[in-house]
Amino acid sequence: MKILIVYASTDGQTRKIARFAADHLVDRGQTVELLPVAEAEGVDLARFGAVILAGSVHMGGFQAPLMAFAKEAAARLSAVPSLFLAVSLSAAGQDAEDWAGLRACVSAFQETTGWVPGQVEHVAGAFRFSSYDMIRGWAMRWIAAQKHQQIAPHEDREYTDWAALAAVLDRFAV
Ligand SMILES: Cc1cc2nc3c(=O)[nH]c(=O)nc-3n(C[C@H](O)[C@H](O)[C@H](O)COP(=O)(O)O)c2cc1C
Repeated sequence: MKILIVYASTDGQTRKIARFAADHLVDRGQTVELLPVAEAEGVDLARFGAVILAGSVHMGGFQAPLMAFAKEAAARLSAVPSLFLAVSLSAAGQDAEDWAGLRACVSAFQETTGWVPGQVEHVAGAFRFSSYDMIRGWAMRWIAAQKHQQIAPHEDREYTDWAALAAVLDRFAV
């Protein structure tokens, strides 16, 4: 089966997750095409037997280019097995309100694009202070403090559970 992975990443963690997914699936004998969403326009979706989209939550929403791609391709995406990897920091915790927010983000994504993924997986992302400008760094340190996370000023902190992600991919690409 040939699998298309399209991703949007603002600070790099979703790119790392998408690359991990591609490598993992290739190691298990799948054929994979990995595209950043900026390069996915016009891709012939009929060539693929399954599709994975990955995007990250920023200020309560997913990247606009990923939404545009999903909207444009919604009919074809809905016709094959599909997986949406929704990357966020809320998914790293157990806060019920945060999780309700995540579910609302995914619902809004589905309503706006018209694509209903066969499977949605919430994946914990990362603090990437090395990628943030001053204002984003300040904002993220404030969020870390609100969540009682001890973060050194310029230290990146990854919450992604790679083994759990591998298990999701194994179940998806059987
Ligand atoms: C400016 C900004 C806003 C964010 N907003 C949210 C949010 O609303 N909810 C959430 O769970 N995570 C939020 N995050 C955390 C990101 O989803 C997380 O850092 C993720 O790993 C980013 O993926 P990326 O590196 O691929 O962009 C935010 C991060 C930044 C930098």
